[in-house]
Amino acid sequence: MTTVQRIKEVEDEMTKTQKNKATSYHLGQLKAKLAKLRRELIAPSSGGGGGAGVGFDVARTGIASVGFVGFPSVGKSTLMSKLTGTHSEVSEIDFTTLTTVPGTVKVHGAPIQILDLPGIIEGANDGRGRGKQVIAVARTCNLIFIVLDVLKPLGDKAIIERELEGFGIRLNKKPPAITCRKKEKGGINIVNTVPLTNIDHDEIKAILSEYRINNADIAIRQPGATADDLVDVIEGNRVYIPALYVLNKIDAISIEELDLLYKIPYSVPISSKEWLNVDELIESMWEALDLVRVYTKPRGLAPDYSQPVVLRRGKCSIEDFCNNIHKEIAKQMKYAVVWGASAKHSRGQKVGTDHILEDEDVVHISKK
Ligand SMILES: Nc1nc2c(ncn2[C@@H]2O[C@H](COP(=O)(O)OP(=O)(O)OP(=O)(O)O)[C@@H](O)[C@H]2O)c(=O)[nH]1
Ligand SMILES: [K+]
Ligand SMILES: [Mg+2]
Repeated sequence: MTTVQRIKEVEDEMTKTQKNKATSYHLGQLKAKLAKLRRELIAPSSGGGGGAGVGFDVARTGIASVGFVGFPSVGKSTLMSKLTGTHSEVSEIDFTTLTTVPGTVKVHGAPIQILDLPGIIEGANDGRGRGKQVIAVARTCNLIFIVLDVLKPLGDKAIIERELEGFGIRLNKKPPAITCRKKEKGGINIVNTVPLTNIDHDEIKAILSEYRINNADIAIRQPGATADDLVDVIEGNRVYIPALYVLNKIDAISIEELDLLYKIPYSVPISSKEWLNVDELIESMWEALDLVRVYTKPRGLAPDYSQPVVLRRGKCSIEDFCNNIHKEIAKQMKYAVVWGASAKHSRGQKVGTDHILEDEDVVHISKK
């Protein structure tokens, strides 16, 4: 039996099994089994390869990258070409784009790399079409645009989500607040600081046993934690990426239909062909990327607002700021003065290299 057939078998078994106290253990086992089978599918050893193929992995430029994922002919290349000014072939024929096509768009002074990708189809991560390579590129992006054609069934959204999830990508989600600390002995010890509403001890034990973990401290701080969350923590190779649903081709629908589309979370309805509502999409993209712009202020001069140093959230200390300008600056720095949201007071705060900056802060570096 192939891995895909075994996955199907486990999934069928899960659908047949009603969730209740008596079946918890069995369901836990099935969920862990499923995750292990999916891992086989992602791993390069399964044939077909899990990494990005030749021509799919492009040089990364800019401060962050946005990957376009969607079914064929939803308008990915139309959007990317117009957004970046880079040519990417457009046609009404499916699978026009055959490889990654990179372009750049500047938003609020920050160069953002846009990756137009080939269309994917259902079953992509089982190796159908170029889906695996496409999703492998998406896994490395800072933001994913899931592009949908509003004239096609909305069920396509769930299909794309499933394909990405099957590849270990978690969309618009934080890593679960669960820890699993393995020990030499002492058995399984479960501590929860929140009530366990979606998982019980039987399910936890079944999952751990499936992974041959016999001694461990499990701490659950995640409200509503599920068996899948625990499996994700144990598997460990998950990536948590923000996503926006780009609902394209709204030029072809009525206002009433458009109102319904606005109810979908994380979505932005646009028309790439007629260039409708693209400003909102760019603003949503900027917010989702969560970048930090920092302006430099030379001694005695006004801050330079024309060229911000753009940093990523989580990597935006004074040290990161210095390294972004020049390797040596952090070493030469005596202290820095910061104005803006991260500063304690408006007249400027004297700080050291580990101070964390906020978007639109102004910084002066005083050298030794
Ligand atoms: N009505 C309408 N048609 C659009 C829009 N955007 C793209 N199209 C049309 O949709 C078709 C497919 O566009 P592409 O940009 O090639 O789509 P794609 O998603 O890149 O397709 P693949 O590369 O084959 O996956 C073309 O005929 C476009 O002119 C839009 O906003 N409105
Ligand atoms: K096309
Ligand atoms: Mg295309």
